[in-house]
Amino acid sequence: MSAFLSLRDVWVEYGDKVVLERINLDIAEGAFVSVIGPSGAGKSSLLRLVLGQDAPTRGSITLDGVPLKPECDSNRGVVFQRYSVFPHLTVLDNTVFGLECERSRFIGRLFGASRRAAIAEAEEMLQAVGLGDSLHLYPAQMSGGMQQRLAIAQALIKRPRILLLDEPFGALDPGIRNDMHKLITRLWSDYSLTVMMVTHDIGEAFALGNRVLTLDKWRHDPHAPQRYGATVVYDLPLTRKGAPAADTAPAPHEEADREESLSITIDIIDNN
Ligand SMILES: Nc1ncnc2c1ncn2[C@@H]1O[C@H](COP(=O)(O)OP(=O)(O)OP(=O)(O)O)[C@@H](O)[C@H]1O
Repeated sequence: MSAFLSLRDVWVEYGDKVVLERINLDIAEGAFVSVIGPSGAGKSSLLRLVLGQDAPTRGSITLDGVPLKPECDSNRGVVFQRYSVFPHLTVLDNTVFGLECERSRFIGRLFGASRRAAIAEAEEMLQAVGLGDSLHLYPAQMSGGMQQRLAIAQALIKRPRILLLDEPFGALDPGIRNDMHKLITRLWSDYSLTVMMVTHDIGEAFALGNRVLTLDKWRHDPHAPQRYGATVVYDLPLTRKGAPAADTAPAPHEEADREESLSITIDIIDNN
């Protein structure tokens, strides 16, 4: 069976600077993949490739066996660390707007029965993210956690198959982060999503993901630091009670036992 999302010998280069090299990944549908690694390793660059915001310099990316177009589409939704909501629109209008743009590409507005259907869908989604009582608030009237719930609703309203999260909870207080972890875990299951999440928080990576990828450089040239890029140095499938193991591509260090891999991963993060 071919992988849902597949990256083959993918490289990202800016001029003579190699950011990512030799990325080979097969991601199963329904996986929750956490991506960790030192600052500047190229985690967001990897996410941008899957989003279609950037194209690889070399290599290929396929979704369901079909080459991924280097443009954003409704297969992929994204939530960034900074709130990406429109300040002049209410919670409900922020969410309906995504559907209007998708369903009425030229004027960006829906009318009559189509608009009523879009509003009903948005209300259901806002209920699902815990904003059912806040439909008429503006973003400035909401906490950071509420704004991030809204950003998640905006991403999910278009029913993406892949949800991309770039440090989505990095700006939130620990208590709120906990609530958001529960929310995203529930949505992952309820909406049968495939999730890729970049995080600096190793605890979050292991708590939420059923597969954890570490990006880092294998090789360094002290005289030309730009010469080598980062790649997947560890690829750890995780199992949880009641959850199936993630379906992973062969890890570069399959022979290393899981505990050793884990402690090395933690060292990489600690050293940066
Ligand atoms: N448009 C660009 N032009 C040149 N270099 C770029 C560009 N975009 C990213 N880079 C470089 O690519 C490298 C990887 O950046 P990226 O943001 O993907 O890393 P990251 O692992 O997500 O970092 P952080 O954890 O700090 O957010 C960085 O050195 C960055 O300066």
